[in-house]
Amino acid sequence: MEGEANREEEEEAQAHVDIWKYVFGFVDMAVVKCAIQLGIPDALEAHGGPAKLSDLSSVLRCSPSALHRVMRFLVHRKIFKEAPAGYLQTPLSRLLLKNGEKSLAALLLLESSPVMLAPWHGLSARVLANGSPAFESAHGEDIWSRRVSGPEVFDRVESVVDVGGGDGTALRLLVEAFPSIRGINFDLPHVVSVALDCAGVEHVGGDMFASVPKADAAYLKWVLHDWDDDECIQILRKCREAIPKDKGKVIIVEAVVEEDNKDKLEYVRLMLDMVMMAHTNKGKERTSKEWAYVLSESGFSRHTIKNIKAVQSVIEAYP
Ligand SMILES: C[S@@+](CC[C@H](N)C(=O)[O-])C[C@H]1O[C@@H](n2cnc3c(N)ncnc32)[C@H](O)[C@@H]1O
Repeated sequence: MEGEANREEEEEAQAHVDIWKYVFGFVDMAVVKCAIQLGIPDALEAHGGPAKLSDLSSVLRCSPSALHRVMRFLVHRKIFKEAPAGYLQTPLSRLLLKNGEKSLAALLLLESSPVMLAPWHGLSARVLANGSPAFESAHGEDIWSRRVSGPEVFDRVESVVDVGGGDGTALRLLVEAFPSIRGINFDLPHVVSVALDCAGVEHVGGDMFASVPKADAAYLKWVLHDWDDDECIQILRKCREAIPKDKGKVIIVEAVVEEDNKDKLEYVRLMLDMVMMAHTNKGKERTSKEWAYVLSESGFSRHTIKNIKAVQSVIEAYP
């Protein structure tokens, strides 16, 4: 009995601490955004070793006392480290470099922009029966009108169409790694019209619901989660029509959520699912069962799901 009472007391005390995470949950994102905008990770990288507050504030042209408070917060959150000789980078802050290879700085700046934050205020309205899409309610149009790997996956593939490839960055990296592959970056006309030229990559504008350019493999990263099952099936059928029956495949890079997944990244996948609810009309993250449903309804005979120890898995589907 006494043990039970103690546990309840501890839970009560913990609740009084935890609740603040929700009251000020946005602060982590806002301060990390501030660090990226000021270029703190980049300045530390350029400095090469521990940097004193005075060095950092003069390079970044910041008020030393304000920068000290920002750094105190970010050191506490383990974004940076502090040693007697000065501030240091961590693996986390390297992911915030403006031009780092694996940097998530651009994604963080996008997700923390006023355009992307506004729909979150309409999340509860979206959940109501007949609720209205949060992004459209906030902006009067959907996100697309607005639109501001494992190497073995590409074995024996001579051409790849990146469906919803955006500015073509993924294909550029793929073609640089595998110069024998011909890349077709396929996206809405107004998106490809501003994509940068790149040797080995042809930009094609169009609508993936109408048709997809022909290639050995169709690649879709972070595209299908924007759409509901019927829409996914329409897109996937167009992809199946675009690839050869004998050796073609569709490569999907997306999260696979599972109810009982203890993996540390499951929290990120579930957050992404909430992002889909706020930013798209009917998008969602899918379980392996839901992926199996949309793929078989699209006419694929079989598929595999590869866990690549990342937020996303690689799904390969065969005609
Ligand atoms: C979340 S982005 C993914 C971009 C890229 N694959 C990546 O991983 O960074 C989804 C892309 O789908 C494109 N898209 C939306 N509707 C489309 C359509 N009907 N036809 C072709 N592309 C479309 C958008 O313009 C956007 O570039």
